[in-house]
Amino acid sequence: MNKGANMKPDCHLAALASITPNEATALYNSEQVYAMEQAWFAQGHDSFGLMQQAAWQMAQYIQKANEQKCARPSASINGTPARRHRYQQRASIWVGKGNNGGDGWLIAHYLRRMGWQVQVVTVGFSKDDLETDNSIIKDTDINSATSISDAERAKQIALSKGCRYQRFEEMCAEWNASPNIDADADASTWQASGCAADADVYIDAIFGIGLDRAPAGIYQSAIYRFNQLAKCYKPFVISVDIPSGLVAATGEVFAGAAIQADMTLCLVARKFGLHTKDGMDYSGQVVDIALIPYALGDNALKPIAKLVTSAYALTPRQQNSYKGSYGHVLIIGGNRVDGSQGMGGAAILSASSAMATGAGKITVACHEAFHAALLTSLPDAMTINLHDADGVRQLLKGASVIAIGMGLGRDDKAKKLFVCYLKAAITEKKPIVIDADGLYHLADLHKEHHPLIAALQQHSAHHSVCLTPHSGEAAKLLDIKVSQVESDRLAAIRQCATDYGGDWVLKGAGSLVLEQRGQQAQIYVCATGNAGMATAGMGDVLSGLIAGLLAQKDLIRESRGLQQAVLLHGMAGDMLINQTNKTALLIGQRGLQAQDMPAAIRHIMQELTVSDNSW
Ligand SMILES: NC(=O)C1=CN([C@@H]2O[C@H](COP(=O)(O)OP(=O)(O)OC[C@H]3O[C@@H](n4cnc5c(N)ncnc54)[C@H](OP(=O)(O)O)[C@@H]3O)[C@@H](O)[C@H]2O)[C@@H](O)CC1
Ligand SMILES: Nc1ncnc2c1ncn2[C@@H]1O[C@H](COP(=O)(O)OP(=O)(O)O)[C@@H](O)[C@H]1O
Repeated sequence: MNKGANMKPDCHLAALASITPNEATALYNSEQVYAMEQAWFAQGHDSFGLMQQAAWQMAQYIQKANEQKCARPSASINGTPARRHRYQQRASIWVGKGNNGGDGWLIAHYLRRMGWQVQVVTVGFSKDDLETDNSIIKDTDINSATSISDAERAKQIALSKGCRYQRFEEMCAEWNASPNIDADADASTWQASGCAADADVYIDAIFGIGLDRAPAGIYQSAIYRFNQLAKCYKPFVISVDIPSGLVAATGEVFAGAAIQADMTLCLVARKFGLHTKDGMDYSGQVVDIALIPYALGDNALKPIAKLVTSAYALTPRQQNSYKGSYGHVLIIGGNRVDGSQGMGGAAILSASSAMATGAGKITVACHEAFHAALLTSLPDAMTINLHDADGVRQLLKGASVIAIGMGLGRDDKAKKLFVCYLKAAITEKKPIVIDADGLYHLADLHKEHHPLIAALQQHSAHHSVCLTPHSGEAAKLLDIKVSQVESDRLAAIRQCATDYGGDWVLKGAGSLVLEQRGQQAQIYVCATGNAGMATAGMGDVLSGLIAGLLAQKDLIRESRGLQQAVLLHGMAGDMLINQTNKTALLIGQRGLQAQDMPAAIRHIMQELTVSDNSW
């Protein structure tokens, strides 16, 4: 798993190097891509011409990528060890029956013309399907035949030129292997048979954006076998348009049945699903094959999301400033229910992270039992008893931003505190960050039709309100199952914003961020962050980071936004695992702890600070 992981380290480096943000990449779903193609055809362009153009560009790219790999004997592309250059480059191209398969047939045809040894593996084709159609072949201008589909035409071109193929179904029989899936089956019998073969490049053209259900039967089997063989032979694995099995609109893979690519050659427009959820593990490096000018003119489709890879520059501080210039963050959390150990660490991590962003002052309203621990690890923070409602409300009046919920507890007493402090924050017109147990209480209030929900919505129209659920918390907020959130995270984050108002993060691999802009909501996919961050306390760090940035009014508005906070959080996590990181902070994915993050956040903040002061 995770061969390419969307080229995380490079992405991180790019982010650091580019302190003026690159234009965010627009992301689309399948329907939008089909609409772009239709608009193009409506202008008189030919659909088969587009397929030929796509396949020709891909064949050239594949040739170039493989040559580069062979030119660096000890190097690797996306972690795949390089292989020595052979006298004849070999490709195994797996094709399905749709247009994605059509692309595959034409790539086979073009690679053969470039001198490659090509083996096509067909999936779902009957023997009759693979008969050459003489009526078509007789037509010397095969491109002008109009009664057949583009995919059929592509297949006939490849077959008529003598392209070798094997039916996957027959391969299964030949290898005495069941087409039904045994995920643990040893691939050595397949390997030993020498049929589907050792090749320098494996190309996946089984399904493209037309996948509309979980692959089953022979299709599921082919996907598993493809991955197994790729594991044996270690070819460079390239997916055409999108890894087969990955859903373009959601980034979901059904039951692990998707091709694990080292590289995806993305056609027409960037697909949303390549960059979030399972897409992170299956797509590898994503390369755009530009085909049509989809983003030009008045008819440009609004992307469903934008991919954020680089951060805004942070302005240096003015010399003539003091701690009050950089805001006061009030963290409310870290409770201890009688008889339990409590969750003081959540508030401490959050405070420590807010401080690492450069916030001027931090006060933590937590259970008194944690004050000593807090001051030991963070002597720069101030403390107040979480249960001193009058004291906290008084303090809240002077705070620049409040972050509430981290380790607050879920009992009735905690809920009363939440209601009390949220009300006060709204009355005092404060920016608010709500996380963890705060979200749990918010969900309850929503169910009860509590007036605080409407008040929060109104408040969010004029003041920053950031809500930061993971999928479990989002499910509770929407009163649906976690699996429903997971199957369409985009829909879930939109629904959260509709029901509660405010700006949202839906945390996880390829975190989604929704920022309200007047009547419009903009959704971002965050390209930073890694699986090392899947440890307790990372969310607390994020809430502190968001609050810390919001508090610092000297920073430009864009660099204090939620999308930037999520980006910096991921950048800090990536820096800690990046093998090229030359600082003393390098840790690695396993064992990365939330408490490691503040040092990395400080480092990132410094890297992003533009300064023309030189000694
Ligand atoms: N001219 C153009 O527009 C260009 C298009 N281009 C290329 O076309 C690709 C999109 O092509 P596409 O629409 O034919 O979809 P694709 O994914 O190849 O096949 C889907 C077919 O498979 C089937 N099916 C679906 N799910 C299934 C399942 N789970 N299990 C089994 N079967 C399943 C379903 O058929 P059904 O069985 O439902 O009848 C459906 O018909 C795109 O990704 C790009 O590569 C480029 O060449 C640029 C120019
Ligand atoms: N696989 C991953 N890839 C990228 N980011 C991740 C991954 N796993 C976790 N994270 C990030 O780490 C943080 C975890 O937050 P959360 O689950 O709320 O932790 P906690 O509640 O323990 O503080 C989120 O910001 C999330 O996006």
